[in-house]
Amino acid sequence: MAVNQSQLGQMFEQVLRLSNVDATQSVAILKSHYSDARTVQAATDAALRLGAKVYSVELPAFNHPTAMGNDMTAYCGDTALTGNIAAQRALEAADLIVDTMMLLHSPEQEQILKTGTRILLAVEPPEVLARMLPCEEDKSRVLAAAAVLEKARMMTVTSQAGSDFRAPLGQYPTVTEYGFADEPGRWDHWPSGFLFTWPNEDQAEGVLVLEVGDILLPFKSYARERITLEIEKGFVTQIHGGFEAEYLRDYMRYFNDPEVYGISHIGWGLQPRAQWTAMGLHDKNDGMCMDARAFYGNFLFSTGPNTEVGGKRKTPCHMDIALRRCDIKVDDLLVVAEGEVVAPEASRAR
Ligand SMILES: O=c1ccc(O)c[nH]1
Ligand SMILES: [Fe+2]
Repeated sequence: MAVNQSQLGQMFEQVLRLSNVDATQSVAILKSHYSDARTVQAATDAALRLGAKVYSVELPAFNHPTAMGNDMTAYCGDTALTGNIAAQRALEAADLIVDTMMLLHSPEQEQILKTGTRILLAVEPPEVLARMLPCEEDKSRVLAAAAVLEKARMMTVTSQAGSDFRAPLGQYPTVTEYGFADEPGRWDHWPSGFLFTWPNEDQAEGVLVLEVGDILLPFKSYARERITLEIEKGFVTQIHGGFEAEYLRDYMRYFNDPEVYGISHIGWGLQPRAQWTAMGLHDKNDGMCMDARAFYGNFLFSTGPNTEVGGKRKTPCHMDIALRRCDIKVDDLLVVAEGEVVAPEASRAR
């Protein structure tokens, strides 16, 4: 199926309105040659219809010679903006940036946000954007869960498959993603609908078992056999299993950087319109597969960089791994039971 340009424009108008775009605002459309032209046009037209002053910043694409695949989340840190001070100043001048080229996990993104500029990332295919069009209810559900997570001192994750993981919390903030950038200095991602934080440095411990069907990004693969990760002092120390484990080990070893094994953001999915099955219906180059990150009741954990919250790991290798059917506890509150969101009540989809 395909979204027509008029529908896409109307959706952007709704999301930019939720992002507080109006005639008092300036909106920068950040793009590169690989941006989706339909998205760039729809964002531009919608911002103009809302009365904003609109401009584009086009950056020549950046490729790191060791990066593999086309998923922009695979290789983090350096981007087309790195070192381009003039372009960064032009972007910092905006009230809102619609990012259609991907600054995520870059130090420059944090520098821009610190000036009060808002950033909305939109790089998924228009049809995925349409299926997960953000609404106020997404925000209220995610914020209800964040109210619990930001006070927590411990996250524990267990599962029938054998996961038994503990992450002391408190050193790092809670991050929410609900699909629109409505507060000064806020970054958000359309589509999304989940929340996360980071374990205290060097303190995550235990075992995470990827069961058949769990998702590995940026591989965009469903695990077809179990992979067992042993975690000690915040780092993955062993990766056990068959072919899938060997593939993961080989991929991470390729970066020749011990920091790739650090545990990065950890949290859970709250988007009922995201589907575990969706990745199987898309080509690997269609987008970054936000369905996998956001599907309702997942446990999403990641490895690698944590610079975006002032952490010391600026490693380029970033794995996002989504597990089904876990029990997730935040301090003593069970928030997800075998992959079903159970608390807080206000975070549950109607
Ligand atoms: O929305 C996102 C996308 C990727 C990621 O690593 C975090 N959040
Ligand atoms: Fe991630």
